[in-house]
Amino acid sequence: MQIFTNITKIRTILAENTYSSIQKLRRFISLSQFQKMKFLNQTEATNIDVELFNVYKFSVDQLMELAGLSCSHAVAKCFDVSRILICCGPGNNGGDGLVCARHLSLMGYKPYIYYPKPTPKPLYENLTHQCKAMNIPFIEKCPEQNEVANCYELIIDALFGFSFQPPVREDFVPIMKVLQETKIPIASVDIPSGWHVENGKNTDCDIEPTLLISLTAPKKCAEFFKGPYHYLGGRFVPPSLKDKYKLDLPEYPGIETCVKI
Ligand SMILES: NC(=O)C1=CN([C@@H]2O[C@H](COP(=O)(O)OP(=O)(O)OC[C@H]3O[C@@H](n4cnc5c(N)ncnc54)[C@H](O)[C@@H]3O)[C@@H](O)[C@H]2O)[C@H](O)CC1
Ligand SMILES: [K+]
Repeated sequence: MQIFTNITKIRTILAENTYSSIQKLRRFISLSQFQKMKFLNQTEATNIDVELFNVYKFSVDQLMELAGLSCSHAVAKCFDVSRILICCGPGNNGGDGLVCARHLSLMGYKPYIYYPKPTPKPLYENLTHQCKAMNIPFIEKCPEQNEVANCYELIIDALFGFSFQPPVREDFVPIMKVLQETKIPIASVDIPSGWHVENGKNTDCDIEPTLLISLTAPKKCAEFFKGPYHYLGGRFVPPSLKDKYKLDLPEYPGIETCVKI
């Protein structure tokens, strides 16, 4: 039945035969895919994460490398920019940001990292060391709004992912304010930082990313994402895990590390 409804809708759009009808059609097709895709709540996202580590025996480093690499590829597909400010938080979302910075640098971009609360654990220390050894600059102070506007063309938001619990704590309020008020585009890793993982925007934190890269599978908050580019990354989900959680994910084309949703 759904398929007939969809065909009728597509016919109606095609009958308009204008440039905007083509845009409408593209949006409709991507929305149809959207409707059957599963959006994870916070518990499901955590359970999948735990299963990847405990049952499938992946290490964090492995998954983070693939997650960060896919983010760098999605950014390269969506933006024609050079100077990129990468804001990294204290958890694994921040780790994805550090990996992403390294790959962007290898791809010829100019990443700058703001990492206000470096986590004293070997995983993060090594990622930081790798970035420093590649001469990627670390910004010490939270940048002012005019500095952001003058110095960068894109912000990568790798502050918080699916373990975020609102409200934003004191230490991160200044950088969250920069993200909220900036006029330059934002690419968010996994979750737009500050958003509730399931309910989306909250009144304190209403950043509006241009690109969202959902990792493993989109979380519930992605249903509220209104930006033009939504990608799926983290091409590491074993088919049996995909089946267990009924993840109706789009197919990654060929050898791509990310796919547009
Ligand atoms: N399986 C996967 O898909 C993988 C995802 N990855 C990425 O990991 C994050 C989730 O990482 P996690 O370490 O669990 O948590 P977060 O990075 O989201 O944040 C935890 C960090 O933030 C602090 N924090 C929490 N709430 C607040 C707050 N209100 N204010 C300030 N600070 C806060 C908390 O104390 C922790 O320090 C996922 O989203 C993906 O991006 C992996 O890279 C690979 C596998
Ligand atoms: K984020």
